[in-house]
Amino acid sequence: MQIFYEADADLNVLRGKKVAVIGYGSQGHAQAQNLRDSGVEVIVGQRPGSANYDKAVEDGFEPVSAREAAEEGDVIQILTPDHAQAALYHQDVAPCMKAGKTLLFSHGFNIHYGQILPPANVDVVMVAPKGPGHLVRSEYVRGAGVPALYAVHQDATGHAVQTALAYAKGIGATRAGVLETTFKEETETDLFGEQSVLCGGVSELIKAGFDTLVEAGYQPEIAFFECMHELKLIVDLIYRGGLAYMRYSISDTAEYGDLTRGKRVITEETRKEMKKILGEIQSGAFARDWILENQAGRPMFRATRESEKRLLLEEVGSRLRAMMPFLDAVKMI
Ligand SMILES: NC(=O)C1=CN([C@@H]2O[C@H](COP(=O)(O)OP(=O)(O)OC[C@H]3O[C@@H](n4cnc5c(N)ncnc54)[C@H](OP(=O)(O)O)[C@@H]3O)[C@@H](O)[C@H]2O)C=CC1
Ligand SMILES: CC[C@](O)(C(C)=O)C(=O)O
Repeated sequence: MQIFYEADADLNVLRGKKVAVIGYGSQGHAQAQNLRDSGVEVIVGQRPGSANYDKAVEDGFEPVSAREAAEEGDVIQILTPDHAQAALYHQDVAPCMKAGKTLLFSHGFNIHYGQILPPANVDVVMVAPKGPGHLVRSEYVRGAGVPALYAVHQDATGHAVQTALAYAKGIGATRAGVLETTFKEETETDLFGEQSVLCGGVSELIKAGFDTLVEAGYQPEIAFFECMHELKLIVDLIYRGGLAYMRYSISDTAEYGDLTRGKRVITEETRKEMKKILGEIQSGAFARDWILENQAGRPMFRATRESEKRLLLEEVGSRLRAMMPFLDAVKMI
């Protein structure tokens, strides 16, 4: 597997071209600013009347409509949420798709599941940072980067790979390393990771641990520190040196508990369920579920999102975090 770094990508590929970044949310604000700081000409497409519009203005952009950005952009990066991309593409981007332009994504969902079908005379590529947008920006600012994957779905110009790598360099990803993938592989693995491990799996693991301790009569604050707060510190060790470094740093007692009890938490049943979840992603069943949920106005998504905000775990967590002023305060706009 080849890993592409700074020397493998040439920002000159984007010289004289305009990159339209449509959507100024988590990835949009990060990618647009990193590209601009890398010397790339950027135009931001962001609808007015929202905090993201105000932020784009605060950051020194003059946001225009998605249609205007798509008209002006030689490279058009769609960074609105996945469920909203197809409608936005059909209404504002498709009419501006001229031969030789590049259509870019940071996740393959809409191409892989056939919600967007670009014309054959444009390049269709993906540069997908393997990290949240706010880190894509903060890592870039501190001189580092978040690794990324790139993929080519269509190469009409013969230069699609060079464009993708130049874009990856512009957002700082080649500082950390860029790997080649396909739209299919990125989409399926990304959905699987966020559902089974990174977001779904971890959230449920934290809640199950917290509830077990609280239901047994322990103080919620102690349960919070044990099952949520310390998780970050443990993951930091894993991030830096793998499971081995985490096990090197923890006590032998903790390591023995890890090696002998962990498999009772993540059982064969859990592994079977993970395979089922992967199957639903591969068959398109999850994509259909998510698309229909959006078409219905997101009833389940909204209700569950609200009930999760009211969890005791979250209430205790926000109180305890407020007592640690050295933690960076987060602003959720
Ligand atoms: N979040 C992440 O860290 C990662 C995201 N990705 C991918 O990046 C892409 C963008 O995701 P993310 O940054 O999370 O998105 P966000 O939800 O953070 O971005 C929302 C942006 O899109 C705009 N928007 C929302 N709905 C519409 C609409 N119907 N029409 C026009 N504009 C709209 C919002 O404007 P307004 O403020 O007006 O609502 C806002 O600017 C997705 O493909 C995602 O899978 C990939 C890797 C990581
Ligand atoms: C883990 C969630 C993610 O896949 C990501 C930050 O990479 C996302 O789509 O937000």
